[in-house]
Amino acid sequence: MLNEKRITRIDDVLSKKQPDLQVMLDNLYSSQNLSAIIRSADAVGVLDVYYATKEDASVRIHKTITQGAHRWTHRYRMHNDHKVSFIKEKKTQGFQVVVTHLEEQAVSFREVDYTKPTLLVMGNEKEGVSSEIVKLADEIIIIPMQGMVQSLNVSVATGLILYEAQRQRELSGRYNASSLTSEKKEEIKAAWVYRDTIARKSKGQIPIILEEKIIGF
Ligand SMILES: C[S@@+](CC[C@H](N)C(=O)[O-])C[C@H]1O[C@@H](n2cnc3c(N)ncnc32)[C@H](O)[C@@H]1O
Repeated sequence: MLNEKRITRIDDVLSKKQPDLQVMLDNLYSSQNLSAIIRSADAVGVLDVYYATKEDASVRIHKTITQGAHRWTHRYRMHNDHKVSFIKEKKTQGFQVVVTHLEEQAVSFREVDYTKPTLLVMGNEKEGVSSEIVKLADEIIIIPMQGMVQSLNVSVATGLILYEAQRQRELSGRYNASSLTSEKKEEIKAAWVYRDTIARKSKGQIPIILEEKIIGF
């Protein structure tokens, strides 16, 4: 069993989770970037991280990069054929789809209202975000760049945007009251306590892939 301090910590973390701030990584191929993004996501209270890879392949997690954050966020690997319907579904659920795309018409990332339910979409090093997803964007954003290089590493860019979202949400008091329903919170807590207990007994040797859910395969 976990001690009371650990359980209180899980309760606190769940109270601050922002289920309506979600991240999707399109065309992902770097396991290091996925791991770094998961760590930043956990830091601002993101619960759900979705990703699709070019070859529909699984991407490994680096525990040395996540420092355990992969255990306190939910990770979903999505088939490429499912991407467009996934985005449309999020829109139907009331999410604004905020897509990073390095184009002239893009607005600065600070101009978006992230207190609204938001799906933030990030791309990869070569292709960025797929054009079929850019077409579905409610907002196209860019982080202003003043140097010789045109773009940031995707995990750095994700961290900057998520911290703008965190700033806005903190100002509007979104971390003061739990956004998860009490049923959902209890459900996640039970799963996390169970998994944490097993992880401690097995000295963290739970296969990381089991912690990932699959969509559309
Ligand atoms: C290296 S960039 C992609 C460059 C790609 N050639 C393009 O034109 O989209 C990788 C990803 O990091 C994010 N990114 C990097 N720099 C960014 C910036 N200045 N503004 C917004 N997103 C950025 C975006 O998600 C982007 O798809």
